[in-house]
Amino acid sequence: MSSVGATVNALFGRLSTASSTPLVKWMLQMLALSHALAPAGWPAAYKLKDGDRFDFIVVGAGAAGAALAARLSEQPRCSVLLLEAGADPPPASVIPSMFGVLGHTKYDWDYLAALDEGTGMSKENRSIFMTRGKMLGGSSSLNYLMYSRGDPDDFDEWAERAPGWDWNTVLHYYKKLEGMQDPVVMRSKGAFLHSKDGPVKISRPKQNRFFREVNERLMDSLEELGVPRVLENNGMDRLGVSPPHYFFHNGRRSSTAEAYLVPAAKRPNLFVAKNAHVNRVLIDRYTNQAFGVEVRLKNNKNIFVHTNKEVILSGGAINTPKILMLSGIGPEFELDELGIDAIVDLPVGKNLQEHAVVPVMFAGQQGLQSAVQYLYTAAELDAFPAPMQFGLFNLNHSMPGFPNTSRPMFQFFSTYIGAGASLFSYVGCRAVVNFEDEFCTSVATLNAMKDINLIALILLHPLSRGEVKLRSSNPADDPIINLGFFRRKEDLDALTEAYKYMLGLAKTSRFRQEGVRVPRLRVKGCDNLKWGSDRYWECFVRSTAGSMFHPVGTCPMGRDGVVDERLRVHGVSGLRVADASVMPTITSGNTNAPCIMIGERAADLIKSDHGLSDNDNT
Ligand SMILES: Cc1cc2nc3c(=O)[nH]c(=O)nc-3n(C[C@H](O)[C@H](O)[C@H](O)COP(=O)(O)OP(=O)(O)OC[C@H]3O[C@@H](n4cnc5c(N)ncnc54)[C@H](O)[C@@H]3O)c2cc1C
Repeated sequence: MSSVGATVNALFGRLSTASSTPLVKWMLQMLALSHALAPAGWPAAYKLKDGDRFDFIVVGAGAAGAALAARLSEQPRCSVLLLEAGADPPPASVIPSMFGVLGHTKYDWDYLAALDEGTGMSKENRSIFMTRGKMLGGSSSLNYLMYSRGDPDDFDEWAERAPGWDWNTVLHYYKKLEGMQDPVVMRSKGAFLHSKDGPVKISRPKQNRFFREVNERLMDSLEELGVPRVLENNGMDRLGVSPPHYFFHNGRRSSTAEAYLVPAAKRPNLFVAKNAHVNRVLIDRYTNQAFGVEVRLKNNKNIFVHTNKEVILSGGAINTPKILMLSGIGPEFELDELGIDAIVDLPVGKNLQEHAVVPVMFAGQQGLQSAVQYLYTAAELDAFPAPMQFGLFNLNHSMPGFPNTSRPMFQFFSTYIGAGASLFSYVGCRAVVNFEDEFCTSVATLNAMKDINLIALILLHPLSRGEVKLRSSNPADDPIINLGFFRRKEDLDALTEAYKYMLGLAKTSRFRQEGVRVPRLRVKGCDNLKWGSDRYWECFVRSTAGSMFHPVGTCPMGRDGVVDERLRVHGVSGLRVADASVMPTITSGNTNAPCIMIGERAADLIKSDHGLSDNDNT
């Protein structure tokens, strides 16, 4: 960080601990803004030349890739090239409250994902926005900031297919990455699960009185429903509800660009090339050895860059399989059809997993007094700009078809939108989650006079699988993505069951006292069914299910997968994958922290394999 940034940071930290008088609060807002606008100290752009040669080439400076490249470059004996298709994050990425504005801009790959017939009827063109960050930090620079590491059982399940990814091993990396700034957590009995010293700063900022009251009211109601309060969802007792922890601190987003690349910016052996789009990996057809990459520069010129040791793909769960397939690694018959010579026949792009999310809505009090929320929201530049609760729960451990484990089966985010916010709810409904006009109009009409309690309900462990395929052999074409929601009926049954459970909130005492009810919305494909019947809610779930922006698993670890447990692509030497695509199964929560953890562990595996480790325990 620049010295201006560092000074502002120190001042900000001191003020944050001061009492929250209106003047101090106002000063904090102004500092947040100036802080975000101050020179960030992003690494300078390296001017890439045809024929350049490096020890390691990392493709994609995202959640995993930025962490990986920075850690590799700690070893001064090796040169590391980090290739990123985007450039520096804008101030709107740095300011926490502006997380929602970067979708559909040049900072987003702006993909669309398809759904099968019979699902997604309330989505415009039955498709789903698949936002992906395109800048230093990747999706960690535009995501919704929620910090969630997953359940220990998730990783023990990974380890059955990929030894060395069990909970005890990955916990080491979670602690290595984590800079937990919440003193309550660090004083709790679960403090041993955390670290305050890692580069990724995590906090749970104090909320204003209005947000606190909303939180308390909703958490009381959830408790009455049977979802207990817990201290945090990354601690010892994870099942329950709590205010979330966030990837920000002192008014700045803690993306991996901020946490890893800024501190490494001046290293002479780290070269960061921006606006550098990797088309394919160069592989020797006789030896199956990866020896470099083809890169398209901003001026549309293609050049070749070479490696002495390895290429590591960290382009994320959509773009990494695309690059592999363009390089001749993927399902042979699909590559044949596109005229690409297959080098290795692997199930690249299959096994796509995503968290399906459905909106559970309650219409609350009438009255414009809640307009006060917007005054507060406008002032929360340096924080999450809405009241928010984060929850994990199970209905029972043995839902038909699902493995019997104690890990959470469902997640939810619960928030509150005050009456009179029709414009905001309509625009969000259309532009962020791609609902069609009729559905959004019914939400906006409701919101004109009524408060809305909105619960985003998520199925954590789908059995269904989607896929990523090439549209053509042209690297400039978007891939074809199908999320495959509800291909397995068990997923639909489980999410519908959870939906009906959540509707029970309307019967809790606080909701009843305030006359909260379940509203009728215009839901395409379901209006012919009896409103409120089981068949209606099942249809509602099929029609409204969207994406949490958590695609994973398209190049999974495992013998029958795409990479081995050291992340090496089967059948090719000098080529690894390190990002969301290597997850064999999706984790119990948001996926940013697991991706950073993958980047951290990948760095140790690679250092160890090349004799570059200081302490080798990999
Ligand atoms: C809108 C949104 C909200 C989200 N909210 C949350 C949240 O609240 N909490 C949470 O934990 N997770 C959240 N996530 C998910 C989380 O951010 C991702 O799972 C995670 O960041 C993925 O990490 P990755 O390293 O696999 O890929 P990414 O972080 O997406 O990084 C991939 C990088 O590779 C670059 N790249 C891709 N292709 C090429 C190419 N051909 N050449 C060069 N560079 C390339 C990209 O530009 C990008 O920088 C959200 C995601 C989105 C999009």
